[in-house]
Amino acid sequence: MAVYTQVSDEALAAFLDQYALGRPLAFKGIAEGVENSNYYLETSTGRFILTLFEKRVKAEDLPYFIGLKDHLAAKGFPCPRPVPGKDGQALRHLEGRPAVIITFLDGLSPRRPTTAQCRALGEGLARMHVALTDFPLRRENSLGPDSWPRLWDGRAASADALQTGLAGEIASDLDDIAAAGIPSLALPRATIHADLFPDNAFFLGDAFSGVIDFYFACTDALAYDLAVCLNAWAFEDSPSGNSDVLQYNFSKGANLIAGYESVRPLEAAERDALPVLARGAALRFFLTRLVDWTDTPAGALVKPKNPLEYAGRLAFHRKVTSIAGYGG
Ligand SMILES: Nc1ncnc2c1ncn2[C@@H]1O[C@H](COP(=O)(O)OP(=O)(O)OP(=O)(O)O)[C@@H](O)[C@H]1O
Ligand SMILES: N[C@@H](CCO)C(=O)O
Repeated sequence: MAVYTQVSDEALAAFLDQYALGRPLAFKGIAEGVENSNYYLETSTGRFILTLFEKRVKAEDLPYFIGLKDHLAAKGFPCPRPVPGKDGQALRHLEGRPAVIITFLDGLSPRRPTTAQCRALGEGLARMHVALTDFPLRRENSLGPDSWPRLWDGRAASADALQTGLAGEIASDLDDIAAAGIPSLALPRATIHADLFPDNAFFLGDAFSGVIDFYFACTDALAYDLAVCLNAWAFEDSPSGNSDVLQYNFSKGANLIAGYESVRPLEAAERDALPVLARGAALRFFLTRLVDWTDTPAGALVKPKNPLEYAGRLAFHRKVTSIAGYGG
């Protein structure tokens, strides 16, 4: 569970004294999530989330993440809003960690997204991109194509241990993707979420109600964000994560792309690049999962996610030659 840092009653009381949020009524650790410690906080003035940032989030990036949420919220895009203390500052420290209080967002994360939710997610993603086109801050994608060979270095044996012959396939993916030169493609680049999985999107029924968890957000190709979403929303895993039975749901993918294009039509270069971007996005999540899979000690609090789910997606992407293969 994702409560790495415990908050004592005294520390919480002293922390809340710095805000004008009224009396605390409830304070509970949240089990979901793997990166940071999150608590549900209810006070006499409303409901909030208290996040303590753990080791993978760099302190120098926090003003970027806070500014991004402020920018989106000011444009009316549904996302949590950072709550300032009495001194006007949203970013503070608690129990030795950087910490922030954000507003609570209503809605549920879909466990198995419907086709209608995929369409609504596509529209929401494009609305978010449009709202962020004039966001002035920049952040490099620390998990972009340049990082993938480094993540792979020394992991071939772990890949083959998961599935015989997988290491050779991943090495070919890396070569093909390097040859395509994603960073040099002439694609519109601005601020992207970069991790918009179903657990980071909220819905009320089939209506999109907002986005959380912007801690991988960065400046990169807008179409790469769509490629991440195709991977995360349009494939259907078997309960065991067995890549042999992974399916691309064409109808979900087609609706996701159509929803996106109903708000922001893709340029020709983005349509052409979608297969390599989707393959690259699958490789990124395969690699970070492989690193976590091999480096997480047995008995750790957090259960690492299965890299084979993304090996299955890579097998699909290798055969796709145009956006039509995704229903676009
Ligand atoms: N603003 C919010 N409103 C409502 N619930 C929230 C909010 N922020 C976070 N949560 C809840 O807390 C959980 C964990 O949050 P989050 O996904 O940000 O954690 P994380 O450890 O940083 O992320 P991850 O492991 O997904 O990278 C979410 O699944 C959600 O249930
Ligand atoms: N969304 C990532 C995990 C952390 O953001 C994954 O499923 O691998």
